[in-house]
Amino acid sequence: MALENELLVSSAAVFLTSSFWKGLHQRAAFPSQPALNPFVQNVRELLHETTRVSRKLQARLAVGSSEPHRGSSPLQPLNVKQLRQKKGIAERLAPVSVVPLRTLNVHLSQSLKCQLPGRKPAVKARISTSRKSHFHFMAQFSALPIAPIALLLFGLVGILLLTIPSQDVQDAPGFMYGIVLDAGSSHTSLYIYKWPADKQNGTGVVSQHSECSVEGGGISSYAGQVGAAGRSLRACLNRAVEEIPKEKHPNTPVYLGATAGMRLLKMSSPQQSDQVLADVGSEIQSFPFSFRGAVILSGQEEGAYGWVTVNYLLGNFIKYGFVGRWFSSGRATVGALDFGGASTQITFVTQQKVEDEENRKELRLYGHDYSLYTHSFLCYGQDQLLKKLLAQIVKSQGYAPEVNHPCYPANLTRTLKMEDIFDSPCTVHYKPNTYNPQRSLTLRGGGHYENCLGNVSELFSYDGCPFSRCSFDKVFQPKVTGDFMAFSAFYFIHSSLQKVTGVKVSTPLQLEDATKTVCSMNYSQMMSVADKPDRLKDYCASSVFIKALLLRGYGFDDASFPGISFQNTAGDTSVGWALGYMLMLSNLLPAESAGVRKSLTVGAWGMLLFLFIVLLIICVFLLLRARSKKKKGGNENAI
Ligand SMILES: O=c1ccn([C@@H]2O[C@H](COP(=O)(O)OP(=O)(O)O)[C@@H](O)[C@H]2O)c(=O)[nH]1
Repeated sequence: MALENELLVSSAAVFLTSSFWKGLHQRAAFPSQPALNPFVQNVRELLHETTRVSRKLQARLAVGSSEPHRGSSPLQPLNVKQLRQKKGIAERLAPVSVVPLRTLNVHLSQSLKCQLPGRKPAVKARISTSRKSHFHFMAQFSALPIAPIALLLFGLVGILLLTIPSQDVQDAPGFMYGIVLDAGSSHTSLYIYKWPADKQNGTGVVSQHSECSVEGGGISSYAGQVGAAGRSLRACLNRAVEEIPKEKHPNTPVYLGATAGMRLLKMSSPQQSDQVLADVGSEIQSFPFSFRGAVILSGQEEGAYGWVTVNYLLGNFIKYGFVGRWFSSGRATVGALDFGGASTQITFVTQQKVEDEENRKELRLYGHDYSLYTHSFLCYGQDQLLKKLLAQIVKSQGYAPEVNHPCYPANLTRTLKMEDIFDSPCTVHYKPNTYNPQRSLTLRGGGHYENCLGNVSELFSYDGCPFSRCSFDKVFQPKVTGDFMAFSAFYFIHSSLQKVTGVKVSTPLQLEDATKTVCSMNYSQMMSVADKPDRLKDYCASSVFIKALLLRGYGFDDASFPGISFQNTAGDTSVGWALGYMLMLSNLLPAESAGVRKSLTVGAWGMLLFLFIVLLIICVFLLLRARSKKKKGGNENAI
């Protein structure tokens, strides 16, 4: 034991001398330094002491010692490395080699304490006069097994976190599905949407899986034919059954929303409207999905849901942050312009006061409030506008049996019945007091832009605005702001116009030029370039409609018109109210900011718990070992 202590002192001294003496000596060796810092002085003396003892020991070891060493083998000359390898010494020196100099000194002083009992008090006394408290603290600190304690704490915190009560999240792989039947005035479309089952709250996550166009007209066209409207949907619903995995059927919501066609039917015949809704409802309920109702949307809802769709698809509500959470995107929203068959909607965020309550819609999405202006003009959808235009022209020509239609291409002749024009609630103001609905009417195309524009302008009233500003027909509208997306018939008309005329339409002037061009084309000229022959006759009128509506009606100008994007889809998803409707009704768009909740599978959770327990056991073992060593060291020192 004595030899071991000697070796320890020797090794520590050699180590200290080689590693640290230089550094300390640099401070102590300046002869000009008048009075050495007492701490440096003490350590210097301590080092001198240990170096002296070390040299003595080294000398003894080098020549061999008469003192027997445990196994009685004579001592051989040893270098520092060999000394460190000696049992016990390596362990004692290991912490010395990694701890800071001051801590090392404490180790050294402890070593000296046992080796040089006669000198120790003097050394210790000198140390204690200078940095007693510091040394005392450092000695205690260096004696703590920091690593095992840190690991122990880490393990405990880990186990604590893993055992905190948490909500178990069902592992639901694959997709969830939702169905919306967009029952428009002219036709019905069935949309299947899908989204990853575990990501319900994210923007851009819901996408269109497929679309099925229902054969025949809109559901309102089946008024009075019991069961017919429901039957018309059957083929598309059957397709949905095939496309959606069977196990998902019971959890797949189906919504049917009817728009302006049914609004008009409800106005003219509430009973027939209810009958049609009941028919489609019972048909959908015969399918294995979760039926959520068949309703008529208000114009305000149609406008707002269209706006939600547009901005959802453009990712304008929130964006996914790198830390795995959704954040407010901070982007401006885009207005929505919907030109349907029986109504047209304009919706945009405005900072201006919405003077008519009817036009105000407040939405709270992801913790952000949106103040919307929205208006739906019933009877200003493309099909109803065309009827109104015919009624206006027929009326203006005294309901004569032969009528010149300035918006039809020259050379075109068309025959129809009076009821085809005057059967709609939208043309009731143009109807003659007494008329024969079956009477035939012959229309001859004039291809005259100015006359066409004149008749179309008659359909919009700009008189008697009761607000600070109006669009038309006494409807309040703030100034349009920001960019817009124009879809449905806006898109169809804009793309046909560009195709037929070859004019790129992105300014008001280009729109006017293209409209003039299309209105001056005859039928055979149009046929050579158009892809939808049945719609050719209305190209001029429809182009004049969108010009009148966008420029004069809504007030788009040279600055704001280029901000309109005419599109029918965004990505692979159709733009319309349907997606926004499903998002809002299925709570896929939360009102409050949605952080993504991460969940652990049971397997991963168990594995983590196991690892933390193992860590804990290792820590306890290390602590116990360190403690027993300390005890052992204390006993040895006492020898
Ligand atoms: O290739 C097409 C398909 C449709 N439409 C027209 O787009 C409008 C869409 O009307 P929908 O019935 O969908 O709208 P709603 O009346 O429900 O607002 C109707 O005027 C259609 O005639 C069109 O111009 N080109």
